[in-house]
Amino acid sequence: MRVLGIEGTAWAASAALYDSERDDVVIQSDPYEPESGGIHPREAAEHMGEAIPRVVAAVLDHAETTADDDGTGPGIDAVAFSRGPGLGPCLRIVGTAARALAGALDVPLVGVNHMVAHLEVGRHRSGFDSPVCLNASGANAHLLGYRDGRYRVLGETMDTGVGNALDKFTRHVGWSHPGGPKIEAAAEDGEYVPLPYVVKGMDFSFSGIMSAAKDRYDDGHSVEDVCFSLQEHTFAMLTEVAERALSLTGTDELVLGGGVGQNARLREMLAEMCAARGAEFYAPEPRFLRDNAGMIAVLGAKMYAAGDTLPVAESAIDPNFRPDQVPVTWRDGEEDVARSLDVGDTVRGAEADVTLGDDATKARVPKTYRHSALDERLRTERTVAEARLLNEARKAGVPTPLVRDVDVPAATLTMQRVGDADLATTLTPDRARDVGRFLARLHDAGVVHGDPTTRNVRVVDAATTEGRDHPDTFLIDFGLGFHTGHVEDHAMDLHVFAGSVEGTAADPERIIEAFEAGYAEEGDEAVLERLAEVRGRGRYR
Ligand SMILES: C[C@@H](O)[C@H](NC(=O)OP(=O)(O)OC[C@H]1O[C@@H](n2cnc3c(N)ncnc32)[C@H](O)[C@@H]1O)C(=O)O
Ligand SMILES: Nc1ncnc2c1ncn2[C@@H]1O[C@H](COP(=O)(O)OP(=O)(O)OP(=O)(O)O)[C@@H](O)[C@H]1O
Ligand SMILES: [Fe+2]
Repeated sequence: MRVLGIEGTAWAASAALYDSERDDVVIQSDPYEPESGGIHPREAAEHMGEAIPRVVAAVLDHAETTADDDGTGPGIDAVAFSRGPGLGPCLRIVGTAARALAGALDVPLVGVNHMVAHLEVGRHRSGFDSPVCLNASGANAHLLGYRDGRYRVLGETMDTGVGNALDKFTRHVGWSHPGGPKIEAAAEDGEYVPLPYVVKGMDFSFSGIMSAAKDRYDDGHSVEDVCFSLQEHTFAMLTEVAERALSLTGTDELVLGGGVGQNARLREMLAEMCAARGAEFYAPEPRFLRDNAGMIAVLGAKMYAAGDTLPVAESAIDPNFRPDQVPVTWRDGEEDVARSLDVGDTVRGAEADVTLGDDATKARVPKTYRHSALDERLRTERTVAEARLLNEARKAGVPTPLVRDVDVPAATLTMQRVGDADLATTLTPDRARDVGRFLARLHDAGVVHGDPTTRNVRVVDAATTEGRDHPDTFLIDFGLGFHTGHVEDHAMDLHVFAGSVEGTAADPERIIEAFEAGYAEEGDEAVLERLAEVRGRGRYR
């Protein structure tokens, strides 16, 4: 099968031919390079208007010279194009070109989600079955995992994409677009300066760190130092959430997608994290990481083979096309991301090793992928916060393990062992309701948990609870918790829990409904309203 792909969501006017029999991908790209500032949508669209016909013509030429010699033309079975997400004016040009070409060749049209293509090209080239995917691109940053016919967004940026965040800093210092590669080069000569670090469950935010970076530069820190530190912080955040996603889903395969994936330091951190937890890591070669039509053609071929084509009348573009809107027709009937939860006396979380005896001893082991100063800061801060907030939560009426001992220099906490299993393995609406009620109490006391996933709730086996009035649901792992009265922060806690349910549970709607009902019993209605808003925001942009 041979599929011609067209890409042009923002800066890369690109066409490609994917030949599935030979597993060969030929890509022709023509980048838009703004003379000053960032990407201007109108200029970018003008570029697409000129460059798309050129790259398509070049790929058609190639197709003709490599077609079977039976005189039937270029031997193309389908035309695939990026439907979104991306800049509307650019997408419209790509859509028009794709429709015209499919008509001229008299072949079906395939509408591809650009972010799913960033994922699928990695899955295709790695041969992995069901990896978690980290998309680190310009306008996006998120983690995807397959469950029940969709790619679920396990975590994502709460503001800008990672590349756009980096590009904003380089604009501030007067460098031309794109800034990512320049940051990578300058970082070679830089040293560590502390910056904010914001991870909430598997979501994360770049806005605070970017304004701090600009301030450091304006205050006289060398640009090399700020570039170095920007990489160390933003990439450690991405690596940490990727590790959380592997831990939550029980997956041992990670693939990388997106233009920022070309950065060697990011790849190094991800590879080191995966090696330390016995997971496999795959990053496609750079031509498949940055925006390119090769990935569109590769996914287009899978979709075409599954009969997933578009009538022209339904082929409108979608600038806000989210990856979880796509029915994954080409993996029909496949298993969800593998889940092999730990059993035994030592449990490996995403952050810590927990030894279970009469007590539970939680050691935040150093993470060698991150800069040692950052690593020490995070392990210390989180150990101290966890010990303090476990006690505060208990006082607020939330069942938590009793803290027996804290060793801050060793980042180790000894606490009561609670529950028989993680909620993730025994998720019921009743238990989700308990979690809702407990989070409401916690918030009422001015504390957020910070990472209330189904792996951070312990439950007592139903058989042992009958006739007892002890609590049978406990919250653990308060390391990302903090004090706050902000409705937005409280809503984020609920969002993290709902996200962890959606990423892993078979019947998420029923569970989330019970969870929200539990919260409504004891909590502030305004927080639930904000949750609906946060979820409606979808991608935060
Ligand atoms: C929707 C679509 O248009 C968008 N595409 C996109 O953002 O282009 P992409 O090629 O995936 O990524 C471009 C970004 O990747 C960054 N980048 C490129 N090389 C880099 C490097 N060596 N280090 C860090 N960032 C790099 C650039 O600075 C730029 O922000 C997306 O995927 O979000
Ligand atoms: N007090 C406890 N009693 C019983 N089991 C516990 C206790 N604390 C932790 N565990 C077990 O250890 C696992 C990891 O603990 P915890 O979540 O605190 O570590 P973590 O590394 O921060 O994990 P993650 O970041 O993946 O949520 C828990 O999911 C749970 O199974
Ligand atoms: Fe992209």
